[in-house]
Amino acid sequence: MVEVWAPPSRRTPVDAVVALPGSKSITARALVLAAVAAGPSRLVRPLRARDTDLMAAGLRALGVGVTEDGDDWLVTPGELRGPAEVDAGLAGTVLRFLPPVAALATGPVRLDGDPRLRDRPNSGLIAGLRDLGVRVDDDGRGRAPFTVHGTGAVRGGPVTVEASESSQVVSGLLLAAARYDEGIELTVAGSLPSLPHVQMTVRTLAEHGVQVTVTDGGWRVAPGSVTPLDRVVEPDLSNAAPFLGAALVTGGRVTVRDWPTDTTQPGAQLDRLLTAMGADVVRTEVGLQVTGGDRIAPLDADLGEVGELTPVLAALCALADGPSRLTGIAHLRGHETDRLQALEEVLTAVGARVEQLPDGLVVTPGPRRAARLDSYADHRMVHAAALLGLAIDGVEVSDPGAVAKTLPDFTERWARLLGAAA
Ligand SMILES: O=C(O)C1=C[C@@H](OP(=O)(O)O)[C@@H](O)[C@H](O)C1
Ligand SMILES: C=C(OP(=O)(O)O)C(=O)O
Repeated sequence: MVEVWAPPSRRTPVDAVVALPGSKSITARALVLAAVAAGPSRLVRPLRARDTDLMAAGLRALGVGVTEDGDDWLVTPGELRGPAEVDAGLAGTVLRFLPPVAALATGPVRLDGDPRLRDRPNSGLIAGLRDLGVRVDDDGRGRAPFTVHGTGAVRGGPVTVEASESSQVVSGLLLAAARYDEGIELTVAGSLPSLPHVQMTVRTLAEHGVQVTVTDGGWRVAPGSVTPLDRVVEPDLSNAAPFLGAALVTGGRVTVRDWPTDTTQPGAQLDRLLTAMGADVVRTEVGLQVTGGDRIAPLDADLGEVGELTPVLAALCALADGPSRLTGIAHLRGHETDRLQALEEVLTAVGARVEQLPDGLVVTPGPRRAARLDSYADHRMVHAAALLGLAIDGVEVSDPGAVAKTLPDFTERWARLLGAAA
């Protein structure tokens, strides 16, 4: 991958049909549940990217068999064991989903990852594990590296968790809980972002035969065995966002193939959000078709449920014909980078005016100008830069290889979208 990428600019309408690889979030859950199931499972069309490869490697380190069969993954549960080292890279899913599994292993499991991973918050997860009877050694700040001292069994039971910094705390505990002696009765203290992702967790558990019920303050998972399952992974709808956004920026038409009709992916809300920005959105026999008009309308939206869509939507806001207000996303400061800060820097560099709110951004478009942007090691900041580059000549982005996190061939796919050579 080049060190600096100059995304192509384009004034004429795109007209393309795009097929995308599997969902990162569904692949992660499917791997974890298959790993703690009562027999082997098959994943068809799993996402193969850095985050999901790290999840597979982490599970292997704990004694689980994850092997390739063509493009499928075969997952064969084994006795979970330490000592082990897990490299979470920059993956929140690995960082928050594997410690509750590691608690079931016999021996210590140490988690660490990229330098930025060490800034990502886990206090709620670590406190929750401790309340469930698990010993965890950390630096006292809830940051990686930390070590989970598995003893082969976890008591489980009632627990109240603070998850305002990441819904993955809740998902991680729910995913492993059927294997805890008492299951779990999880109460959420305070706010919870990314609710669709927790609903995805609940649905994936139910698909594996786990009994999950909604309670007044959270969820209860009954103790019991996890049924193995062969599953086809849906396309990643959050990674569809930049491609669909290209329809708005160029006044063109983009269809994403195989758009699921019933999904818990937050990307399903692109339908509503892009419509609010002036696009015409319809389902066709092929998938979801988005057609842009001659302007992009500003957006006033609470993105708390769909935080991972923010970089792409904020880039569209910088190209809209009025000021936008995006709220409910304070937790983005703990994502791959502080996304509110990164978006302020990037959008300001290309000419917008940006005000950071405690929980969001106000983006006011301004005279556009060329700029060299940083990726901040964040895949979705590269997606945002690609959209800005469509409309603004002279946009460049350094370290575009950050896209490897969830869509390693993003720049080639982008070139194909535009009908250009990579
Ligand atoms: O559970 C998941 O698969 C995810 C949950 C969300 O995390 P946060 O709640 O930390 O935003 C989301 O942003 C992330 O990309 C994936
Ligand atoms: C926030 C994200 O990732 P992670 O799973 O690492 O939290 C993301 O993909 O936008």
